[in-house]
Amino acid sequence: MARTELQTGDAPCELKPVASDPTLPRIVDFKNVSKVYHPGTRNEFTSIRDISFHIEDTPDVGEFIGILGPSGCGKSTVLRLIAGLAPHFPATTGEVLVHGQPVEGPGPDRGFVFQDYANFPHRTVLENVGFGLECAHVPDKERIERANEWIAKVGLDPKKDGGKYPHQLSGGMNQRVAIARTLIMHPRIILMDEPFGALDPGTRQNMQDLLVKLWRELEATVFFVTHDVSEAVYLGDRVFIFSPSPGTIVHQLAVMPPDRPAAEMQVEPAFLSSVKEVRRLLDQAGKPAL
Ligand SMILES: Nc1ncnc2c1ncn2[C@@H]1O[C@H](COP(=O)(O)OP(=O)(O)OP(=O)(O)O)[C@@H](O)[C@H]1O
Repeated sequence: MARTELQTGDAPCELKPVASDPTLPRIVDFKNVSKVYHPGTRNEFTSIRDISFHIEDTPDVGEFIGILGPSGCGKSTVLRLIAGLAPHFPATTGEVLVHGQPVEGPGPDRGFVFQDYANFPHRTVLENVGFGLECAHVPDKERIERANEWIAKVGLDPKKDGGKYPHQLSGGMNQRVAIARTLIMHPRIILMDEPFGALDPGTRQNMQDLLVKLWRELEATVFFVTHDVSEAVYLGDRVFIFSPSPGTIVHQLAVMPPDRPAAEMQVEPAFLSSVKEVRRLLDQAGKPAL
């Protein structure tokens, strides 16, 4: 991995290289992972190359990892390898471990939130949110109670919104449903692939605040792919910066945790200075070596 060169701007810059604690168990561990599509054919394509990183399983607090990089560098590939979702899964070479065990496919310990919501169109909000519990054969009364609780947790009204269908909801409301549908199952690892990419800036900041609140409550480890540098710096404890394809991680940075509302913190000089620095490192990562 390239050396992390940090520069300070006008205001104090709050970026640090990531420190690791070897005594803690690892919740996610990538060991020299590469993914090659159509190997041995003229369409052979290496999407990620030799990626190694690990995230510690910190007691009572999950880490939030923001992932930045140019289009097509393999960000989704990394998420889907953790989730065990084909065709990105399995890796061509290397090892992907979750809780110290090789990933063998999808599992309830890992929840995925996509950009396009992926709510079931013919199910109501209540039925969408309760879907995982239904699959787990949770009795009706408990399922409805827990689904209503999660509808409220994501800022929707169980009475007013519970009976609506996805086509009757705005983009932000649909993404709230998708988040509730995933988090109701209490996954230890939450994988989010540009979940707020289609939302307007105001809705996006509200969703960022909501996510921080739910993440703190669930104490889960979150991997969050975004093209928005401010979003990654605001939400992340740690930010990964990828090189262009074939993707590698060129920087891992520790950033300030989100301890104030998005609209407040994202205009502060120290925050803006960190964003400027991450943008510089991202631009630098995208340039070919001299
Ligand atoms: N099934 C596949 N067969 C061949 N190539 C693939 C396949 N799936 C993905 N790729 C390629 O792998 C590369 C990495 O894809 P990936 O979706 O992980 O990138 P990304 O960084 O998430 O991109 P974006 O930011 O545009 O969403 C891309 O060039 C993509 O075209």
